[in-house]
Amino acid sequence: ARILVLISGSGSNLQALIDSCNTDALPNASIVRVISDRKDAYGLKRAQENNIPTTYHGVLPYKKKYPDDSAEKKYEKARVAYDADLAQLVLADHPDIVVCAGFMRIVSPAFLNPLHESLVPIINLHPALHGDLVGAHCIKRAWDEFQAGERTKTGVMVHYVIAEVDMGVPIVQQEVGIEGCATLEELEGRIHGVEHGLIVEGTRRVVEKGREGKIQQPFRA
Ligand SMILES: N[C@@H]1O[C@H](COP(=O)(O)O)[C@@H](O)[C@H]1O
Repeated sequence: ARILVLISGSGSNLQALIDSCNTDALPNASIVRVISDRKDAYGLKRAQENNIPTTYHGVLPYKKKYPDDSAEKKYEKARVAYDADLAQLVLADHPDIVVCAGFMRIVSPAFLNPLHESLVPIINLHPALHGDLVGAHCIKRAWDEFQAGERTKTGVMVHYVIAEVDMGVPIVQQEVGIEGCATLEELEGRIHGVEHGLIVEGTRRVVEKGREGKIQQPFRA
């Protein structure tokens, strides 16, 4: 299977995928490209060290494209144009699956529709359970609620990506207890440990579904 990975940061989950390719955890699979929206993403170095082609697809040139529009219009036009080009970049590699591994952009239908129409599944890793904590800073928010005595556990999920942030169908999830963590850093370490296993398992399940010709829309809960 041809895997394309989108990243924004250090890439420890990308590394888990790199290390699992062609093992029993992820048989007959290779990463065909890593694309980052950040030039300084350490994940790009990890890919280059493993001879995986990389692409930096930055948003700045798009923001400069619409000088006469209001800030709001400029933002929306730049986002749609960025996403439409990202979709073409991705499809040019004919991936069997697209994996968002710490890709911190909220993608729009301009990106999702071309992939959905081509039946290329796109999945995302999220450090919370489905429908629990949505959006950014979920580990910190779970930690704050734990300290306020409002929760004892959180989790990790791999889910299909749709326009509604973190709401696509979960592929695999795992609960993570918070008790016993003395600091936020300890909880982050526990979550990242679970993530590295789940990103590989989630990718394997969808690749297998693809091999059985079972990829179909809608990718919605
Ligand atoms: N969306 C979140 O961003 C982090 C990326 O970590 P890394 O894979 O870049 O190390 C992960 O915790 C992921 O859940």
